[in-house]
Amino acid sequence: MTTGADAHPARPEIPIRPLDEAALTAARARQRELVKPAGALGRLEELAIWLAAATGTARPQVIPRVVIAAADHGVAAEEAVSAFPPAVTGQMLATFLAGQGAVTTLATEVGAGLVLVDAGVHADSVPADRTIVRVGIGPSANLATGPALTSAQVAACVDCGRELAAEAALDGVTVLVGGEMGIGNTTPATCLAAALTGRDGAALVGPGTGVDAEGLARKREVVTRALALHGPHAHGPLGWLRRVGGGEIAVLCGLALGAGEHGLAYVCDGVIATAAAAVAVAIAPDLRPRLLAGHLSPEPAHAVLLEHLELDPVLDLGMRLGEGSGAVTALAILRLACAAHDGMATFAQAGVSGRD
Ligand SMILES: O=C(O)c1ccc[n+]([C@@H]2O[C@H](COP(=O)([O-])O)[C@@H](O)[C@H]2O)c1
Ligand SMILES: Cc1cc2nc[nH]c2cc1C
Repeated sequence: MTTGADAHPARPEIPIRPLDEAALTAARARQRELVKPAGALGRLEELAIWLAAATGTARPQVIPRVVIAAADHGVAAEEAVSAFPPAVTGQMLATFLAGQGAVTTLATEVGAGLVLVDAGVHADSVPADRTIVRVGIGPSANLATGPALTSAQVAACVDCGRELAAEAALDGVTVLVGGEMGIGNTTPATCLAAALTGRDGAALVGPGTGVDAEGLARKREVVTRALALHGPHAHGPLGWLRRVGGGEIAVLCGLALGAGEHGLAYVCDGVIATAAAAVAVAIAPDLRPRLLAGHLSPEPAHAVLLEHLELDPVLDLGMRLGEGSGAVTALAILRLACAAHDGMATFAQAGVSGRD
C-alpha cells in the first residue's frame, strides 16, 4: 500500500486568545494580600492565578465540561496491540451513558457535564443513543501498513472538537477536559509522541491496558514499523495526525484548539489526550499557556510529552485509565484552589498583622 504525500498545509491559521495580562496581575496581587504567608498555599496559588489568566477574570470559577471522544483502531484489530478486544470501546460508551464508568462517577462528583463523541467506533458495537455526537466516520485504518485516517476524516474530527469548544464557551463553561476511549489507542499516541519529540518510538512503548511481555514486544515492533513507514512522507503535525493518529485523538486536538480560540482553560488527561494536545500545540504554539496537565500516567510516552510541552502534572496517583479520569480528578484540586483564592480574607479584612 502506498502512503502518499501529505497534501494539506501543515499549519492552518487558528487564532488563539492570549492569556489576560490584567487578570493575571490582579490575581497575583490578590494572592499577595490573602491572609497567609506569601506562597504558603504552594501550587494552589499558581493554579488559581493560571485560571484567572486563562479565563480573563481575577477571581475565576471552575465551570467544567468533559468531552469524551471514542474511536476504534485498525491497528488494534490487525496487530493485537491491546490486552482487550475492540468491542470494549463501544461497550464502555454504553457504560458511560449509564453513568457507571469511572469518569462518569468522578465527573458527577466535581459537577462536570459530559459530552460523548463517536469518532469512529465500530458500527456493530456503538450504542444508538441520540445524545452521542457523531463525527460520521468509521474506525481508523491500520497505521502499521498505511495512513490511519484520510485528510477529510482528520478535518471532520478537528472541526467537531473545535465546534464542541465553541458550544462550551457559549454555555458559560470555563474549563474543558478532553477524555478518550479507544482500545489500541496507546499505540497511535506513542507514535505521535515519538514523531513530535524526536524520541525513539520503541523506548516510549508501555503496557497500555496491560499487555504481557510478548504483547509489549509486538507493540514495540509495530511502533517502529509505523514510524519507519511514515517518517519519510510525513509533513507537519497534521500529517502525523493523519498517518498515525485516530479519530478520538483528532477530535481532542480540535477541542484543545477550540479552547484556545474561545478563551477557555484546558486540562490534559493521560498519554492519549496529551498526545492530542501536543499535536494542537504544534499547530498553534500560542495554545500552550492555556493547558494544564491534570496528572501523570505511568505510560513512558506521557512523561516525555509533558516534558516536551513544559507542563508539570498536578497529580501523580498512578492512574492509567484514560477517559479523562485523571484530569477530572485534578478538577477537584483546581476547584479548591479557586475556593481559597476567592473566599479567603485579606490581611486587612481579617485584622491580622502583616510582615514586619
Ligand atoms: O490515559 C492514559 O495514560 C492511558 C494509559 C493506558 C490505557 N489507557 C486507556 O486504555 C485504552 C488504550 O489502551 P490499549 O492497551 O488498548 O492501547 C484506551 O481506552 C485508553 O483510554 C489510557
Ligand atoms: C474496561 C476498560 C475501560 C477503559 N476505560 C478507558 N480505557 C479502558 C479500557 C478498558 C479495557
